[in-house]
Amino acid sequence: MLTVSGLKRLHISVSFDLQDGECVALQGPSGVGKTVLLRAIADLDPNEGTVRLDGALREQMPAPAWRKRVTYLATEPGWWSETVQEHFTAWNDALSLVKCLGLPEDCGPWAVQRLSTGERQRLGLVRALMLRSRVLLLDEPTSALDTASTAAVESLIAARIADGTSVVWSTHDDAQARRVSSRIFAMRPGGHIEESRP
Ligand SMILES: Nc1ncnc2c1ncn2[C@@H]1O[C@H](COP(=O)(O)OP(=O)(O)OP(=O)(O)O)[C@@H](O)[C@H]1O
Repeated sequence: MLTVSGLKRLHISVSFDLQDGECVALQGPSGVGKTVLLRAIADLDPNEGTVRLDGALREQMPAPAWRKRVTYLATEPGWWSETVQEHFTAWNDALSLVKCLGLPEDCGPWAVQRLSTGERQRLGLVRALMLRSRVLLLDEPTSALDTASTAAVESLIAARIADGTSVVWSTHDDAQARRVSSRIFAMRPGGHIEESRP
């Protein structure tokens, strides 16, 4: 279980628990602070408060180890090498996910530069899924995708949730929030969240 207690970053002040195998949708107007919150949970920016995974404080482990367990996926994931496959430690192991998301199997040697926005978004998700994280913090993971690709992403994440992965899924799509989550966190301009059922 992920326990977030008194997490503060900029104007954000949030507490919640996330059970294993639970998906919460994070909603709220543009600029309200959804990305700020997700990045703070992953400890990517300075923040205050207590965050635990199964009771273990995140301070008890090195930041990279925490981020491997509690993984933030940006809307537009970053790339640092020339080709797609250079971003994977085991590209061949990623191929089933690549196919699942409707990407061509031979895209490994492709230059990242030639990828479309939606291809980059799906490959960024494959990278995150390869980590087998306990918690996925997904920041509008289907914002650049068509209906079929969105459905593929939702079904892949649903399988991970069924396997016990916990997810916070930021989305502007109300219908998607209702489809994927068992609770909805609406972020308010004051930086707190109000919980409801989909
Ligand atoms: N390092 C920072 N210093 C000061 N303000 C920041 C910083 N990072 C983000 N902000 C501000 O915090 C606010 C919330 O930004 P955030 O990216 O979390 O919004 P969001 O809810 O994810 O929006 P969107 O739906 O458009 O992605 C914005 O006004 C942004 O400018």
